[in-house]
Amino acid sequence: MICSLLSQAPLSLAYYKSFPSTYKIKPSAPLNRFSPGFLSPISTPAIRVFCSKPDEVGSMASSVQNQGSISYLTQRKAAEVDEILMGPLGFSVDQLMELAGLSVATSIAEVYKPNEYNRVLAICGPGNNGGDGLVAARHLYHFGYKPFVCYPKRTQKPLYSGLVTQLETLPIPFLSVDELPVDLSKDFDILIDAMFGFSFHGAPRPPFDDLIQKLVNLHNYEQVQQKSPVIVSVDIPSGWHVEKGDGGGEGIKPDMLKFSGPHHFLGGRFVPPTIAEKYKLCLPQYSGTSMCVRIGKPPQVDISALRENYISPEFLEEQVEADPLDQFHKWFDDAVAAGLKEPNAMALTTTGKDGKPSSRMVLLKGVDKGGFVWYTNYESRKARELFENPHAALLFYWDGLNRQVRVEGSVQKVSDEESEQYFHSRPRGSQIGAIVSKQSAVVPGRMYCTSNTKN
Ligand SMILES: NC(=O)C1=CN([C@@H]2O[C@H](COP(=O)(O)OP(=O)(O)OC[C@H]3O[C@@H](n4cnc5c(N)ncnc54)[C@H](OP(=O)(O)O)[C@@H]3O)[C@@H](O)[C@H]2O)[C@@H](O)CC1
Ligand SMILES: Cc1cc2nc3c(=O)[nH]c(=O)nc-3n(C[C@H](O)[C@H](O)[C@H](O)COP(=O)(O)O)c2cc1C
Ligand SMILES: Cc1ncc(COP(=O)(O)O)c(C=O)c1O
Ligand SMILES: [K+]
Repeated sequence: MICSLLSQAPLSLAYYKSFPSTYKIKPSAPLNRFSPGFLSPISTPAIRVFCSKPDEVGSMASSVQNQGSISYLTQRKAAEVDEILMGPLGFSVDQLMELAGLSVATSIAEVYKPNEYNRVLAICGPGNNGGDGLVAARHLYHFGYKPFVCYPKRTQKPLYSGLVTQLETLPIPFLSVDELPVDLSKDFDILIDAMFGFSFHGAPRPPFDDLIQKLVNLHNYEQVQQKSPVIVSVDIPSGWHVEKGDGGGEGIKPDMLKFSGPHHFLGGRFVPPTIAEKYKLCLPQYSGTSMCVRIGKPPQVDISALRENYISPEFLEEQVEADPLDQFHKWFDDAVAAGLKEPNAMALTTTGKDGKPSSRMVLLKGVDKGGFVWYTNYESRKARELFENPHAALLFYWDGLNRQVRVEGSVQKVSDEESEQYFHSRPRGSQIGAIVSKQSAVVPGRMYCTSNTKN
């Protein structure tokens, strides 16, 4: 259920009614230009990443360069990078493994939600790739998944026995190879292939030969089954030649970390500039606080199949504040406490005299009994429409909380003093931007700017 608060004069709560109707909006203007007020949409060119050699596989330290193509590190160079990181650059293997395992877990959580893909089997090999799998299993447990671990060749080093102890105390069950079902598709939703990374060589030895075969076989089961588990390969698909890839085409076909497939993530947001320079790594832009970044083709999605299962605590009419503004404050505080990004972002819809509505995002800068306050340019399109028709609707949507607030009402300008005060509270760059950019106007090019407007 989405909880929905509709504030009008008087403010009231709105309930959903469900009836069979669909609408289609035909954009009346071509959707081919950036909206002028969007937060620096093109200040830094996005790195376009695509794979120039789809049959090849790079290590986790693969780099992005040559205007958008991926370049690869050889097996020797990847190992060399490890040695430098863990030698003169002072990193410990524990540290790098923790970062790698956390990146794997967060990438999985980004794509496969725990309410749909809950049962995870991490198949871990004897080396550091296996260690990445052990760390990922621990994080996934805390993210709400139910992980199992198959770790048939345990390495007797304190790092690994520590990781095993951490998992056992959660508790995460360890399964022997014999305990695994022949067909993994029924018991697991996600299979983490953390058997081998860049130090793999030759043909896989037992018991990993059979384990790899179990993952390969999944594609045969897939034909008779509707849903089969997804395979997430850490660093490289185990069994693939580290530099030549899946030569015979008979290896594991992972769903994540697969060049031709939909989900390929690159970690490495810790690589110091000295390494990046030495190996000519042109690292991608990581966003926010993410340790890894999606690269390659964006996933193809069936829009009609996108669906969330909204699970919210019960919300009864008697729990609703008598004054919708009080309810708004409560929910706003919840949105802030939940750590949502820009909880004050709201869609503002205006309609000019032509009766055609237009919406855009603005930031709420204050709210009290007098109304909801935002700031904008008095010469913008929305300002013109509000001049023609001083009525507007606001919409807040707090993803994660499954709540929206709808506000409808009449609009007035705040006082000049209040406007001035807000303007002077803004960072210098925003002030300059507001002065030189003519909001809502098409900019003929990057070389042009005007100086006749002011927010
Ligand atoms: N770069 C980074 O930033 C970071 C890298 N990290 C991770 O480390 C990974 C590299 O780790 P790694 O060097 O320990 O090697 P890995 O591939 O796990 O396996 C070696 C083991 O497999 C065995 N083995 C080999 N071939 C075999 C075969 N045919 N059949 C059977 N066994 C075989 C081999 O045994 P051996 O042949 O030596 O007897 C040895 O025991 C890397 O891919 C990444 O995931 C992160 O943890 C930290 C940050
Ligand atoms: C998250 C977000 C917040 C925004 N906040 C504001 C704002 O507070 N004031 C504003 O004038 N524009 C803001 N913008 C830009 C507007 O969405 C819009 O592009 C711009 O105001 C021009 O709109 P108009 O041509 O319909 O008048 C924001 C954009 C985004 C994506
Ligand atoms: C055009 C414009 N004006 C105003 C704002 C509000 O920004 P600030 O919080 O810097 O005042 C934004 C934010 O995105 C904006 O894009
Ligand atoms: K692997």
